[in-house]
Amino acid sequence: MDDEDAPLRLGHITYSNCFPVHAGLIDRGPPAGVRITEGVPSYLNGLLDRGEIDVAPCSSIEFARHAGDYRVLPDFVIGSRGPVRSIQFLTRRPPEQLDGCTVAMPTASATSVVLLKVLLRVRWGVQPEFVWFDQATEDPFAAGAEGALFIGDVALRADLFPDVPTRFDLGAEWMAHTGLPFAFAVWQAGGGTDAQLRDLHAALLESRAYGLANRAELARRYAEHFGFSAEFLDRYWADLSYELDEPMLRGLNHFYELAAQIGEIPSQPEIRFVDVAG
Ligand SMILES: C=C(O[C@@H]1C=C(C(=O)O)C=C[C@H]1O)C(=O)O
Repeated sequence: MDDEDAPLRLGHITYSNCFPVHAGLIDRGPPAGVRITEGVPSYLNGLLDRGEIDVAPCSSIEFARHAGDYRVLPDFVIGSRGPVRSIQFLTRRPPEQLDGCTVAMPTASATSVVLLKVLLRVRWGVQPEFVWFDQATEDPFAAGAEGALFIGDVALRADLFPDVPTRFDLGAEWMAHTGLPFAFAVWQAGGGTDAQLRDLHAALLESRAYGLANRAELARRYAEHFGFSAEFLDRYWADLSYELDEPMLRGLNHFYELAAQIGEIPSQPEIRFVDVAG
């Protein structure tokens, strides 16, 4: 993998939330020496774990599970500073009454699953039973769950189980509970040479700037691809956060602290970064 001529294998999340950072790479094509593989977050998490890709916007909780092997690429995040809209917890009863009930978790996710477990325990004081479901094909409520989590573009659908009365935006709940932003995904490197990662970092800065400068136009051109209106997509992208700044890092560290407290990760990891200064 440290072979000078081997391409850098970059993961891309198929959800619309990832597009603004990768906008330039997708819209104009990746730079020479970068090969893109796409999928849902848990698929990319698995590819990075198995060394089948070198770097990707993986679930932020994954870093804590591989802190000895991965490094975080500075500057980039898929995050929220309050409502995120695309991470929705739907429940048939008030969350404080979910003790011992079945809550279904989407196999596509890793971070939001832990975020919901944290909130259920520390904000709502309950310990449900958890089951997995495929949010692309399965109806967790028909299967008997009292609550279910949805992520990504599936969670943005206007017709998402309208008969389930109570729903929580987990970005908003996290902010209400901690006063902090939330980092759902960070770009994590498990492979690639230092030079490749430095070049990728520069390319991503440009790609994100292109996405920001052309947001409304890109929303028009990609609306049909994602299955939303241009106005909706533009607003959604405008409201998400793509900068891994100090408050976002405080939110991430606090999330790791709480995840460790409820036993989802062995301990709060120290975040190690790729050195992009050279
Ligand atoms: C904001 C989102 O964040 C996502 C949630 C992830 C997770 O729960 O593991 C991983 C990557 C992000 O795409 C979303 O999917 O809507």
